[in-house]
Amino acid sequence: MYDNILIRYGEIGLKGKNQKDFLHRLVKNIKMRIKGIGNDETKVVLERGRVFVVINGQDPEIFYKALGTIFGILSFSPVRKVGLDLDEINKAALEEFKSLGEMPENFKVNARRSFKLFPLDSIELQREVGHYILVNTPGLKVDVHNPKAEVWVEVREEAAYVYSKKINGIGGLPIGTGGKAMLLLSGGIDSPVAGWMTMRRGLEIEAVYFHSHPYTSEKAKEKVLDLARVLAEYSGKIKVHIVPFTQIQEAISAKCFESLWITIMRRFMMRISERIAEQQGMLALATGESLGQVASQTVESMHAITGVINTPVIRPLVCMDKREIIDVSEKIGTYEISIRPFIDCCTVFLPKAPKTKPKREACEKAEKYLDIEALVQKAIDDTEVVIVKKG
Ligand SMILES: Nc1ncnc2c1ncn2[C@@H]1O[C@H](COP(=O)(O)OP(=O)(O)OP(=O)(O)O)[C@@H](O)[C@H]1O
Repeated sequence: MYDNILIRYGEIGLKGKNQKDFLHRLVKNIKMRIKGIGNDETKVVLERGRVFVVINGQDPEIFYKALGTIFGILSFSPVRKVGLDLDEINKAALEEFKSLGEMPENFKVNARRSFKLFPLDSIELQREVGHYILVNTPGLKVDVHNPKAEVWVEVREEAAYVYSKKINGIGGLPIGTGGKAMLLLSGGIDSPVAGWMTMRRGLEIEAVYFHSHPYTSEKAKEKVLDLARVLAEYSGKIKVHIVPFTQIQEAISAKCFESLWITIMRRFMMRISERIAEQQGMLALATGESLGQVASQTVESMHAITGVINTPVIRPLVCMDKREIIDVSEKIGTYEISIRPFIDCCTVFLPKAPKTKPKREACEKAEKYLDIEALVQKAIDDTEVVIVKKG
């Protein structure tokens, strides 16, 4: 029977003076994410160096999925909490060992003592607890180098904790500790990964999607909302701004050089995203751009595209290989949705020979034939907002 789930938070431990803020945010996020999972007595408690979810004997596994999707958690373990008494520790360790199921041929005990007034040091504690398990389990051996099973004992000021399982979390920093960014979310493989990586560094995100109805179907929009739903598994919810983009694309294709269509389109995406981000109090944009991947992802193109905004653009994938990006998308659960066939707004107005090294000045010249302000404002006025929540 487990009393608590012990949570290790890794990188937050390296923070200096503002560590407290990071921890309080982590606790807040855990509380929010496990709400409704356990019974009314479930609590989240912050102790020195650790966070505990007090579960009082509930099945710990019901919390695993939520804890495995919270940024800031390095790993977690279901633990038995006992008093600072060797007898109690021994009994809990034996019980924990027996709960492993089929008896392993050998094992090892690891002990850690952060409460220095406990009479045994960690080596002595390992020996004592190991001995107790051995004499109560006929046929069992110790192997400290290559153990088939391990039991951990952690002696802290308030209690001792005994466990045998360590489940990996997703690391990173708690969402909300790094401010907010507006993610440009398309239906492809890259931008959902960029959103996940941005959240992993502690940023809260909203998403903006440029929809080219009737050239792109309702299915394309649904696909983007499904991707946002997967991202919401990590954040609780995501606000998606769906911007009608058709009028802008038609104006560009009617009035600008074909080779600049993509760059000018992207400049509009940046202008509109920045404007919506400002309205939402956000100080950054995030995209799934990766250098060299397609014609519009060269440094010249990035230079021309970001020339119309003053907001920093976070590009978490900028130097990643496609294979690495796909690996992350498989891991986080967006890949299967991203590969669903659909028509992207950029493929509808795809020039035969897009410029790979567009110049800012050429774009500015071409855009003189467009009423930029009216087009941007109309698209923002007609934007639809959808809030997607975790399933
Ligand atoms: N329709 C759209 N709505 C919102 N953002 C978009 C849209 N199309 C492109 N973007 C943004 O521009 C970035 C670059 O898009 P591009 O189509 O050049 O690259 P990509 O490698 O196909 O990206 P992705 O796989 O994310 O679609 C995307 O990662 C995304 O952030």
